[in-house]
Amino acid sequence: MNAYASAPVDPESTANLAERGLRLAVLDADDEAGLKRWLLADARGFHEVTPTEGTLEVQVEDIATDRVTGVWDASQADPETPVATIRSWEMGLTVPGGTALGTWAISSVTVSPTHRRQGIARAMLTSELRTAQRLGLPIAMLTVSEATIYGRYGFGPSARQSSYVVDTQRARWTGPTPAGRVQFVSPESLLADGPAVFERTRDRSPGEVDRREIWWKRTLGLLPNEPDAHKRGIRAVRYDDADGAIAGFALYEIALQNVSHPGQLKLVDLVAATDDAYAALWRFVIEMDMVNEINAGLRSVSEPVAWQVSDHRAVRKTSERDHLWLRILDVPVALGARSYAAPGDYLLDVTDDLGFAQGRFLLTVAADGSGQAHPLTGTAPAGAVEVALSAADLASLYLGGTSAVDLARAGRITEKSPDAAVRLDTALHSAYAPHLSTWF
Ligand SMILES: CC(=O)SCCNC(=O)CCNC(=O)[C@H](O)C(C)(C)COP(=O)(O)OP(=O)(O)OC[C@H]1O[C@@H](n2cnc3c(N)ncnc32)[C@H](O)[C@@H]1OP(=O)(O)O
Repeated sequence: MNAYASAPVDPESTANLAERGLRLAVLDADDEAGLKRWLLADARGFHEVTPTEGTLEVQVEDIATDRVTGVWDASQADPETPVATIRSWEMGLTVPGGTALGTWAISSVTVSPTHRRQGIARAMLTSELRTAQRLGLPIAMLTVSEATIYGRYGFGPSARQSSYVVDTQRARWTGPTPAGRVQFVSPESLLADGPAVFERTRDRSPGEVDRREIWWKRTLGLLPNEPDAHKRGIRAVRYDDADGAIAGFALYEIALQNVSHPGQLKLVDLVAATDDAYAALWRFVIEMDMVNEINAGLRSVSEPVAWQVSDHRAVRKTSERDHLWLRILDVPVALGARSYAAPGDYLLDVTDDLGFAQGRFLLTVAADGSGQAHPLTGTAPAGAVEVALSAADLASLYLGGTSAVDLARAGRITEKSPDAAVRLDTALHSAYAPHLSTWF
């Protein structure tokens, strides 16, 4: 049994669900039949097509190292299939300053349509938060289907995602001319080379999380029983810098209209460890013949490419929305893990309906940008910046991409010292916009 799965099942939610004849349990990694039924329930919960046996086998292998939890109703015609699913594991989250902080990732939250709105999701989510706390993890995180579900559990939107359309007819390249070269490579080669390049981008990407092996295989079209790279028309290129070292890669698919040009290029992924690689790869796709439009999703809210073309309007942000939601469970550890942009004392009076982050915390930021936080029982030091806020809003501010001034103006943060929100923004600001390039 893996380390997460062997952590005890939360007694509070177990008792709560048992009162209604429901059983909360964690599946054993060796229970292949149980995991397959769990996966079928998960797919049904998300209204996905029923996975084939081959797909189930791949998925069982993927989730076997996770904590796979379900809720069973023995009174059902099919008592072996769970009526609710949830899955969790520890994953590195990059925080401002570049540390990859061990964080509790939660996914696959489904409740069968036959059992919805009876508090099952609440029981599962609160059990996950307590489990994460017991495992000593300071933050829980998820990517969400709807923005209405998780605020009540103290999660706040912390990194946003944007989609862009680039009009390549107007976007003449005016950015730097990189000294290295772009070349085609096989998707298989990126399975070997891509992860190390991605890791090199992490210190400039607060909000990024580890990419799982199955993510690479699926994105590269290398999973059995799913459309492969050739059927999907995936093209993979990599950028080698002037010294011949790989510094970035891009994946794209081109759809020609009426089997003729102009076509659309869907940018599936573009990962650049250096500004040089970023320029080279964007230039490569922008200058593609027979393409008049690039569609790029899951990108940062702030993309330098808009400053690398002759017509600023040729790079159009078509959407921006919440993507990564965080839930702070241990305020001192979470605040101590990231770096800050302004020294000083910051008193955060946090309210938390579920109790995890409740309290008054003093964050002291040193001249080098490192921070230390601890619960404060006495009075705040003279000159401290003081605010009162909810645990969810603290989570939204945590990665430095949400404006404390906006939250204060929205009536969500109470300023208890002069210009508190402006001063808090200055300290929390991240020079690199928080960004998560994947779903999990
Ligand atoms: C990280 C992820 O996996 S994101 C994916 C979330 N899952 C999905 O979208 C799949 C389809 N939906 C579902 O399976 C279910 O409807 C769930 C999981 C979203 C909710 O499950 P339920 O057991 O019905 O939720 P539960 O009864 O515990 O409700 C808890 C609260 O959330 C609210 N709520 C539940 N679903 C929604 C929703 N879709 N939108 C808004 N509020 C919701 C309830 O009204 C309730 O509010 P309250 O605390 O103020 O009373």
